[in-house]
Amino acid sequence: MRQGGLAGEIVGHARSAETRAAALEIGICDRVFETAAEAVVGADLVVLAVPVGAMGEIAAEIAPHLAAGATVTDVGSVKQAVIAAVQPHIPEGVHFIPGHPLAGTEHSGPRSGFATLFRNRWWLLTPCEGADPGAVARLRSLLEAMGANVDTMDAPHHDLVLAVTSHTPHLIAYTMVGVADDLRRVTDSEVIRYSAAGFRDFTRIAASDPTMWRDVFLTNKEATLEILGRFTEELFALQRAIRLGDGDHLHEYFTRTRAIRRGIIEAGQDTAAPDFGRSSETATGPGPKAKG
Ligand SMILES: NC(=O)c1ccc[n+]([C@@H]2O[C@H](COP(=O)([O-])OP(=O)(O)OC[C@H]3O[C@@H](n4cnc5c(N)ncnc54)[C@H](O)[C@@H]3O)[C@@H](O)[C@H]2O)c1
Ligand SMILES: O=C(O)C(=O)C[C@]1(C(=O)O)C=C[C@@H](O)C=C1
Repeated sequence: MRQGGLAGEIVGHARSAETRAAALEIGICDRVFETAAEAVVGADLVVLAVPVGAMGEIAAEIAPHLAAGATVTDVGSVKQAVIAAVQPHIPEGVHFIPGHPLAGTEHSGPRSGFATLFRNRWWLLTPCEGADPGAVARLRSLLEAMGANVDTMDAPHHDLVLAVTSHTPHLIAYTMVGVADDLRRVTDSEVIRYSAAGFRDFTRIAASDPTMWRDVFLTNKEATLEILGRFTEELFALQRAIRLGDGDHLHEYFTRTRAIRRGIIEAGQDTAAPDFGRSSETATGPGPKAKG
């Protein structure tokens, strides 16, 4: 937003003085406040960027201070739980449009952000029934001006899709790295030092913020358990094939998964942005002047 000159003024809040100072020092905020309540005064757009489990608390704190006509959005990785926690606090005349950028790294804090983070990445919006189309279009324009591809879908669908594409894979990475670490202790071998590229990618993912991911699994419980159940069944089938020496089963399975990857590349979709096969409305209207 800063680089594109998309906001008149960007105002921030963080709990620690160190984080607030960093935001000012690197120039992503014009002003910072000790409380979220002070930070939202007079803002056209408020962006909630805390762990999913903290969204309700922040919404309750800022609610009495929101300007009439303001838009509140969030960047939480889970949508149904955020809506349930935030929506009840949103005053009449303020627009709440939940969102989720499918972009990030294993790093946290203001110094981990970079201007191209959202370029050519999906940013999913899950507007609630009755959401103001003008407010949705304004937010969409802003996100597109930041380089994101915007799509809309309902929150339950979002949570199921993300359980497949992001949440369960993170849990698998956490588990695999944990297993390797246990093994290292047991055998005193060099599992980590000699790890191959695939495993190194797992260790990057497994270095992600523990609070953020604790909240993701606690709040997207049903979808994650559903996908984990299916995953476990497939894993048992492969485990059985290995035990029985059933090479045909293994070969067929790996052929199928390779075709999926090749199909993605041929369709030109080898970006971090999965195509959910959903159409979306056209962007209209000017982007809002943002604070938040
Ligand atoms: N990191 C990613 O890859 C990524 C990608 C997309 C969406 N998200 C979502 O974005 C949100 C923020 O994640 P991030 O990666 O920017 O994390 P971050 O750690 O960089 O920022 C989160 C901030 O929230 C603060 N915070 C934590 N608990 C709080 C509380 N109870 N009250 C007030 N402030 C609190 C932290 O101190 C920190 O300053 C999360 O909901 C996450 O699910 C993250
Ligand atoms: O590359 C990474 O570090 C990420 O995992 C980013 C990633 C994901 O793609 O799963 C993680 C969580 C989010 O909600 C969105 C993006």
